[in-house]
Amino acid sequence: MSDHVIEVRELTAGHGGVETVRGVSFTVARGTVYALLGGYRSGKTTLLETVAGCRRPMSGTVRVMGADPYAPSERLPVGTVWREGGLFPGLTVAEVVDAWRRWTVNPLDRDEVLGLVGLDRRAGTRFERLGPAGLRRLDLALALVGRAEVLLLDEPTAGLPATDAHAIRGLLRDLAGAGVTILLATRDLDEACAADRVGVLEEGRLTIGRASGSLRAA
Ligand SMILES: Nc1ncnc2c1ncn2[C@@H]1O[C@H](COP(=O)(O)OP(=O)(O)OP(=O)(O)O)[C@@H](O)[C@H]1O
Repeated sequence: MSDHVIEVRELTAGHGGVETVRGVSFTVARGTVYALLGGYRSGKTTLLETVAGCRRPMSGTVRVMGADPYAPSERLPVGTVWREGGLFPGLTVAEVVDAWRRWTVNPLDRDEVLGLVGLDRRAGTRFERLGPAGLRRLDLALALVGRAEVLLLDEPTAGLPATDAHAIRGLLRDLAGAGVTILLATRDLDEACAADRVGVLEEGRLTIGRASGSLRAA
């Protein structure tokens, strides 16, 4: 397998035959954070959904760990966090993680996953009592339960106060340092600048950060 955990080549994707991502190419190396920076309706979510295997490419190819995510020959160790999560009401943080673990093949230990996201001391807290940053950490915990080696994150710090956003970005850096490959979509320049590489999406086209000459964070 190449060191590029995610490889997107000349990808065109969309909805009901309408192209909203057009001829996009980029790669993401193991243990790095790649930010797709784009404005409102630039195609970020469509692109993430296609990399996640939720959407079939209209043309071009997507490979995640060498496999086609739309028709993988085996389950890929990929965790995703979309903007709207969904959890069972009334459960503690530990119970939410345990519920997820029951539906996951070979899950991480509860304590291990809570430690990874910095929620180890909130295990007994009802998840509704977590603040926005705590909920984001819980989303990430659930994405990691299945031993994810790749994380796909749609606007991971959207709506968070600056200090919480900073903490979540630090957590993403730690996860990348531990070898997790992260592709995130964002409208936030600061978030993009915290990534190792940035691709700028405009009207579905990657205008900066093509596979051969991506930006590096300052
Ligand atoms: N389910 C859908 N059906 C039809 N068109 C869609 C659907 N989802 C998105 N689109 C269209 O695809 C285009 C790109 O939307 P997308 O959600 O991928 O962009 P985005 O950059 O994530 O936007 P935002 O930041 O506003 O969420 C938009 O024109 C949008 O209207």
